[in-house]
Amino acid sequence: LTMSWGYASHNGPDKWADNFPVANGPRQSPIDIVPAQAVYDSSLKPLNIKYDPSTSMDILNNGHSFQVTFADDTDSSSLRDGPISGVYRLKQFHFHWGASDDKGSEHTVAGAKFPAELHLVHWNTKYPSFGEAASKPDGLAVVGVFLKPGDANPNLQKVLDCFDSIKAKGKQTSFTGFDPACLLPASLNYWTYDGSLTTPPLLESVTWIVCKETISVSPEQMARFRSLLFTPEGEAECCMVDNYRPPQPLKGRAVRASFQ
Ligand SMILES: NS(=O)(=O)c1ccc(C(=O)NCc2cccc(O)c2)cc1
Ligand SMILES: [Zn+2]
Repeated sequence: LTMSWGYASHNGPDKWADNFPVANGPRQSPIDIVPAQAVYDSSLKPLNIKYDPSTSMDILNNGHSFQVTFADDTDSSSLRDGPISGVYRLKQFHFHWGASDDKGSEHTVAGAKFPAELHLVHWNTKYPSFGEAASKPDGLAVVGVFLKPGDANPNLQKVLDCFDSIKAKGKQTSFTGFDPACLLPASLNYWTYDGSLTTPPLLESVTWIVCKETISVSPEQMARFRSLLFTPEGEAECCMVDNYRPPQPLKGRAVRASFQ
């Protein structure tokens, strides 16, 4: 059986290059974003995000994170403008988080870590499918949002409320009528750079769009994230925490800012 990648010492980020040599490639993600070194680019457009709640379908524990999956057979939930050209359709969103509030995000900001990070994953409709787009340098666009400890987030709570049905790896339940735009911060100022998937297969196909503004999460809500399991029913329970890849070398890439 080929090794299944994970986040433990025996199969975690330091071991991924064994089976996925692109792990040491020129445009890997995440990175440490250093605001003072980001270049303001006045040609960057505002993000144009239009999501249709009727496209949300289900929520799944895939053993690495949990994800909410969207119907992507039409453009009704899509991303335009910003640093990208054309139309990118929303496929899914998921999170990465830590065992404690001092870690959990994938991107960092001048070395600062957040307790969690949201990823909204979109694929370029110039390609026939997500799978096709995922192998192209302009195939994917992921919007990242940092979660900052504070007041409970009522929009996030709708997602956390169904965790009892997806506690173990492989569990899935329907999740309809959810508008992920409610998880976005008020300001859509962003940093952008060319990167990769942050989990195997680590494909270098992602235009990263990381929001400067955070959304809030309460300590009780963070505890709910940490109640999920990496393991399937019937196996010794292993809490789903620290499912983040640390920052990777910038290797000369420019990070642009949509704001001054
Ligand atoms: N953390 S991330 O947003 O960079 C991320 C987003 C999506 C995926 C993903 O979809 N992985 C499965 C996959 C990858 C390539 C082709 C496929 O058909 C499926 C992985 C990481
Ligand atoms: Zn992610």
